[in-house]
Amino acid sequence: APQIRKMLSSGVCTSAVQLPGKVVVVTGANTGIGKETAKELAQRGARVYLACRDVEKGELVAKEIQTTTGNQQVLVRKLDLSDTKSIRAFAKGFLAEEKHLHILINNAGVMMCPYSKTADGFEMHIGVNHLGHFLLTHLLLEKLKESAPSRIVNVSSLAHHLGRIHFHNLQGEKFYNAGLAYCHSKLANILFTQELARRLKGSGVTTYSVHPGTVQSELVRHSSFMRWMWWLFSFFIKTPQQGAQTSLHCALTEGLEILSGNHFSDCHVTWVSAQARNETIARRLWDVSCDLLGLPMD
Ligand SMILES: NC(=O)C1=CN([C@@H]2O[C@H](COP(=O)(O)OP(=O)(O)OC[C@H]3O[C@@H](n4cnc5c(N)ncnc54)[C@H](OP(=O)(O)O)[C@@H]3O)[C@@H](O)[C@H]2O)C=CC1
Ligand SMILES: CC1=C(/C=C/C(C)=C/C=C/C(C)=C/C=O)C(C)(C)CCC1
Repeated sequence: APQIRKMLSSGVCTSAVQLPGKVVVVTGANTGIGKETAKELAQRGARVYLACRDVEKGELVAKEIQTTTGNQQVLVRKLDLSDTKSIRAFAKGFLAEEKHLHILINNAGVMMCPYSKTADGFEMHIGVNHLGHFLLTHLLLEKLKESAPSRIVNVSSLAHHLGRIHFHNLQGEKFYNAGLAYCHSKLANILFTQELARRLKGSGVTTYSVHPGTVQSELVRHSSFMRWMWWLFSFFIKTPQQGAQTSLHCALTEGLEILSGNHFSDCHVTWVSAQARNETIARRLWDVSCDLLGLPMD
């Protein structure tokens, strides 16, 4: 089993880049892939903000990272991506206390939750996974530009292959399937990354989307079938530390700027679905997202 797991979990971030003086935000950093990503960035000397909806869980993890890495600059701030007020409050606080932002890792995510809505009435998957991160990125973009060279990593999924952007049913009100809702939101992550890359050309800010692999984590919490699958095959799927490698590769590896907008898996550029390469859909999703969030369509 360890050999098979090793085979299935290829892709290791080999960058030796150190991060003293650099500032990083990781969303959903209190567990799973986000926690391991934050730990490695702290190990390399960055000041790391754990942006978590549960501050108590975040504080426990911050202590653990401080102890294991010896880096005391690991800070927890409240961020609930299912509430635009919380996102705005996080951004306001961050912009007031930090002069720079060098790396933003949009990692948090929900999968297969029963039909529910965010505080602002968005369907939960599209609301948290796409719109929440879309708003957060917009609010932090000037800071990222001022701190260039800087990077944005959007954690998407192989599951985007099953995704479609149904503009007439973006909030799942006409029909809803929890599995597909997740896939749609992960497709939105890739479309956002590509459109963002086009708009940021020449700014010194680059962006990448990532499939972390199939990873042992709490993501399957809403589906007993998925929990059972993950348990049954637990010897073969990636550990969270292995799952963090592609996010780390995109955040750290030197010379990656030329690949801005690309999708990565196992630390390599990988192909995406035809939908995910459609510039018209990407532009329309951008405009619709701005409209829903009350952002100017620039
Ligand atoms: N695990 C896998 O096999 C795969 C994972 N991914 C992606 O990787 C990313 C990380 O997932 P993973 O580590 O596996 O899953 P986990 O469930 O272990 O971690 C998800 C994180 O997101 C946070 N989160 C959920 N909802 C919100 C919210 N409303 N506001 C703020 N934070 C929130 C969770 O916080 P809390 O603990 O409070 O719930 C948690 O910290 C996700 O984007 C996922 O889609 C992609 C492909 C495969
Ligand atoms: C079929 C199969 C597997 C593959 C599961 C996959 C490919 C899951 C993908 C999940 C994603 C992409 C989730 C989040 O985004 C396992 C569990 C390895 C074990 C062997 C049987």
